[in-house]
Amino acid sequence: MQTMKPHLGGISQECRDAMQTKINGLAKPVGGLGKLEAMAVRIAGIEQTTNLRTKHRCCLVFAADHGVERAGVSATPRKVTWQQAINTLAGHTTVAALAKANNCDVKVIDVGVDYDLSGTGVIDKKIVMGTKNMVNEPAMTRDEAVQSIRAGYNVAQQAIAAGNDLLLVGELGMGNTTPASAIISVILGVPAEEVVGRGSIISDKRLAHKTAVVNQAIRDWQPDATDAVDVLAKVGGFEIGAKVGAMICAAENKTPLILDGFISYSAAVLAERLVPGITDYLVASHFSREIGSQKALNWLGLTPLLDLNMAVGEGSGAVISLGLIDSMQSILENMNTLAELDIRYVK
Ligand SMILES: O=C(O)c1ccc[n+]([C@@H]2O[C@H](COP(=O)([O-])O)[C@@H](O)[C@H]2O)c1
Ligand SMILES: Cc1cc2nc[nH]c2cc1C
Repeated sequence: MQTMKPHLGGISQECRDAMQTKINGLAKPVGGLGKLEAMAVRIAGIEQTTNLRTKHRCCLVFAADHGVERAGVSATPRKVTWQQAINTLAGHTTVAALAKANNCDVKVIDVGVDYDLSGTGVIDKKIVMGTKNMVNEPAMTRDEAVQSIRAGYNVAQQAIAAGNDLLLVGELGMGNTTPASAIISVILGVPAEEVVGRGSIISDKRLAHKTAVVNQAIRDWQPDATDAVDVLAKVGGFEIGAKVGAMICAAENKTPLILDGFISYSAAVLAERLVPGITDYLVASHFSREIGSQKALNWLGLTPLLDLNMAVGEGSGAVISLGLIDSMQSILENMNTLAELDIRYVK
């Protein structure tokens, strides 16, 4: 990453139009494939071709711990972050199981896990052993925030250099729906009450406490909504910063990046603030169950392919959407055209 303000070449409107024409010419009712058509058009615009490249794909699972988890905002113990990092590489987590079913490579990257993962196969980009507790102090320094973005950028660059056509982003980070909600609250300028949800399932009492924690951190550290790095540093997380970096690298390389759930939305919101227009290079896979999801997606202008009422994270929803991408690829490669069958519509 040369600069935090990369110049993106832009989406090809010509390829978008050509893809829509190609789809309209297939032997099926015009527009009949609905969101699948919109997805293929989107990827064509990003990749600048009507021969979509989708075969080689890699899910980057960024893992980090959160100081704010110590404030009692999550139902899940912190150790799950490192345990599931290892279990993902062993093939036994949600994302790992789904990746097997969907022919997707998975990498786990430690950008701030509170555990020594050396020798486990997890890629070591550790910044520190987790963020600070935003109840007491900003989550990280500005320098650490930049480091996390650079780490994600560098890992994405390697994945693209290795020949991947599509990048997917997931995360492991117990407590991370708290920083994700805080980021979305600050950048969108909406009250915390509208975007703080139940994460990995918490009681009404804990939800009220979590909302108060987000409100307090925003009040105390005054993140500057016009400065994505400031927001990331004060109320963010390392895996969220790493996702931002991966998004920048993917966009620079005209590689579609498939978002997962709520934590991905928060990273996309930061990326859009940092690099206006970058959302054009992102594909929304599924609609997360977190209550702030609709607001974040509206702000980004994204419509997810799927709504499965999921809230796992890890990249799980992104990987499931590969089945739809493969389905569309098969349609494009195998179907007859209206011209071949000499079919003419009479409206
Ligand atoms: O992807 C989502 O939309 C999503 C929604 C709720 C929870 N999660 C996952 O659950 C963990 C965070 O939940 P919590 O309650 O600890 O903030 C973290 O590891 C996420 O990957 C993920
Ligand atoms: C086991 C477990 C795995 C997870 N992965 C993402 N969040 C999680 C929460 C739990 C509890």
